[in-house]
Amino acid sequence: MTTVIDGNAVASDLRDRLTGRIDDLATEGVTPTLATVLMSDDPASETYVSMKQSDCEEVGIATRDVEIDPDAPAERLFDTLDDLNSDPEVDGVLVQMPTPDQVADSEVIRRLDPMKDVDGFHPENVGLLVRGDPRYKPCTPHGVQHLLDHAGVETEGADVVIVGRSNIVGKPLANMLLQKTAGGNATVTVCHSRTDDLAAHTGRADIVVAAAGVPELVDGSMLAEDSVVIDVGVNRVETEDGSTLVGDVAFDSASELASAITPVPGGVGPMTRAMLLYNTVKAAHLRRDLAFDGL
Ligand SMILES: Nc1nc(=O)c2c([nH]1)NC[C@@H]1CN(c3ccc(C(=O)N[C@@H](CCC(=O)O)C(=O)O)cc3)C=[N+]21
Repeated sequence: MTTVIDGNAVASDLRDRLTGRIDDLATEGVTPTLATVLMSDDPASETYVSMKQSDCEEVGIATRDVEIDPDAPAERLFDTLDDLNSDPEVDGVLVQMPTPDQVADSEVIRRLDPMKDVDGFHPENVGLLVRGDPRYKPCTPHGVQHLLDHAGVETEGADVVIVGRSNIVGKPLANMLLQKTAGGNATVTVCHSRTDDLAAHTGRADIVVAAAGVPELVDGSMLAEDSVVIDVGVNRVETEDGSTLVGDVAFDSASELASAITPVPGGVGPMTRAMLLYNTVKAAHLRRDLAFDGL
């Protein structure tokens, strides 16, 4: 039997527990606040930002909604970040990626106050994570780790193959799964577009995480029986009547072999958004020297 891991349900459970922590903060007169910064007119980016805003509203996180003309000079965005950095009420800042060509992502990330970097992309936060002392775990890898834990999948000693080496998923997730902590202690292989024989790697993995951004790259023929398959892909693919969301895993063939698998949509995506809320609540604690031991 294949278990389909319900990311919406796990995310909803996480939001409920976060609401409790936010209520506790309210008794101290604190309302966690997230600023979203959108410098794009891409409809998908607009949709994602509005989903993040409504998630915040649901759990009681206040929001600032900043929109910048995508044709504006990079300085406009940097000035905005300086303002948000120095605003004592703002706990977290999310700059929706990708930013326009005239804005270098790496400069954006470094401009942000690391204490407000709820994406966990700032070099200081990346360094802390790699050192095994994470401040803000990046939202998607954190969501993957939480889903594995929730599904009762043991990572200790497991052979994990990650397909994809991005700074937002593959690289941080590999580091997290390596750590000498719960949810870690795995043997991690990171594959990518130049890997010689991808199927040879995925085919001997206990856990496969597909995060390459290639629709249906991983199918059943590339998997070992009873492996756990986590699909991080969110590829919008055009169809005859509009468009549809497709993962990096061919779900039907993969689910014939997998013991557990995440769907797209309804798998990792909702968890990514829930972890943004988690990091914002954590930021509200850390910035006030309040203890936050997780949920
Ligand atoms: N600074 C920054 N931080 C991000 O975390 C970030 C970003 N930029 N840029 C774009 C990517 C993409 N991303 C997603 C989050 C949730 C879903 C999600 O909730 N997906 C739903 C479906 C949504 C739909 O129907 O379109 C699901 O999979 O069930 C998808 C994609 C966050 N990103």
